Amino acid sequence: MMPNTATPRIHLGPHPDAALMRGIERGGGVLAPLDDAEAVVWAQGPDTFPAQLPDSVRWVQLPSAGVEPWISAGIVDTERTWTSAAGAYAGNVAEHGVLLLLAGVRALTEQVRATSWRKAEFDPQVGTLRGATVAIVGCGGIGRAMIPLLDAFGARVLAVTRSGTPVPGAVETLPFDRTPEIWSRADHFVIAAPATAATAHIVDKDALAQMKSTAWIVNVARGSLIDTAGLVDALKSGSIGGAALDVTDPEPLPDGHPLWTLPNAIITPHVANPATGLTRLLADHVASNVERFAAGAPLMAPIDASRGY
Ligand SMILES: NC(=O)c1ccc[n+]([C@@H]2O[C@H](COP(=O)([O-])OP(=O)(O)OC[C@H]3O[C@@H](n4cnc5c(N)ncnc54)[C@H](O)[C@@H]3O)[C@@H](O)[C@H]2O)c1
Repeated sequence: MMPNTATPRIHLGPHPDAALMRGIERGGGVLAPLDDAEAVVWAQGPDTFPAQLPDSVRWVQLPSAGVEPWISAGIVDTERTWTSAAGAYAGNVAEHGVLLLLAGVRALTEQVRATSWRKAEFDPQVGTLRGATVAIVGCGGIGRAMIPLLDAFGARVLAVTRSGTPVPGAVETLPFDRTPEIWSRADHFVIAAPATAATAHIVDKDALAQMKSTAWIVNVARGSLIDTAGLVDALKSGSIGGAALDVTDPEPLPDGHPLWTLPNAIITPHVANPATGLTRLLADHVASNVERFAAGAPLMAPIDASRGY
């Protein structure tokens, strides 16, 4: 990236936010109106985004890690650099992902709902992560943050990334086109890849059919990565152990949907990265990127609309 002014002029929209203002200042930037801005930090979804940006805007920072609505709305152009918040919320989401996996593997859901002492029934259902192989599909910021947590429980990580470049701490890293190999190899699965054309229904009926009958699937990415109808069938038949989903398709998951009542399904309503504290995490990401922008250095989490994230 070309060197920019030492004190970049940043438009923060659509509303002022104290944490983000401090993040911009920490990165060495100053707040500016849109028509005088070199960069935009946007803190809301695409619906309220300005229809036109002035030519002076050379970089836009979006607030979410998943940017598929921005790409499908045609907002991400090739005139300027766009960055997402990929990685910014990784610690939070990783913590939630491990919680969901443990809750599934240790058969927590039914036990905490029980209103009588059903030890003989529950005891044989309790599994362990110790010695298990957990495949992380899309082992980026979230997946990498999960590796030391899973390691602490004695689990091994089999990573899948787009390129297959080895992920530190994973026993093996496979490129995207070798994903089919993992379904029969791993004991459990964490889905943490972006929602793109390449990842839509990456967990389909075929994948589900190859999984072990004790396998749990955790989805902390986006609902579109799993074929929901196929998953419901697999959960009903017991061909897999269960699914713990922070994201669903459709989302919000409608009242009365089978996933709400299946005993081997756990649903959390997209809270892996809760609103509380979100702007503080985004502000750290913004501060680093403003500093990099001022120095003309490569920005973190650049979006490539052609690859879909
Ligand atoms: N549940 C939540 O609250 C929440 C919060 C943050 C992010 N997310 C979702 O999680 C996704 C990942 O977030 P992140 O911060 O880890 O992003 P990231 O960009 O750091 O990581 C994405 C990873 O996916 C891999 N990948 C890309 N295409 C792939 C493919 N076709 N097959 C396999 N792997 C592929 C990349 O190589 C990378 O390792 C986001 O896109 C977002 O949709 C959800």
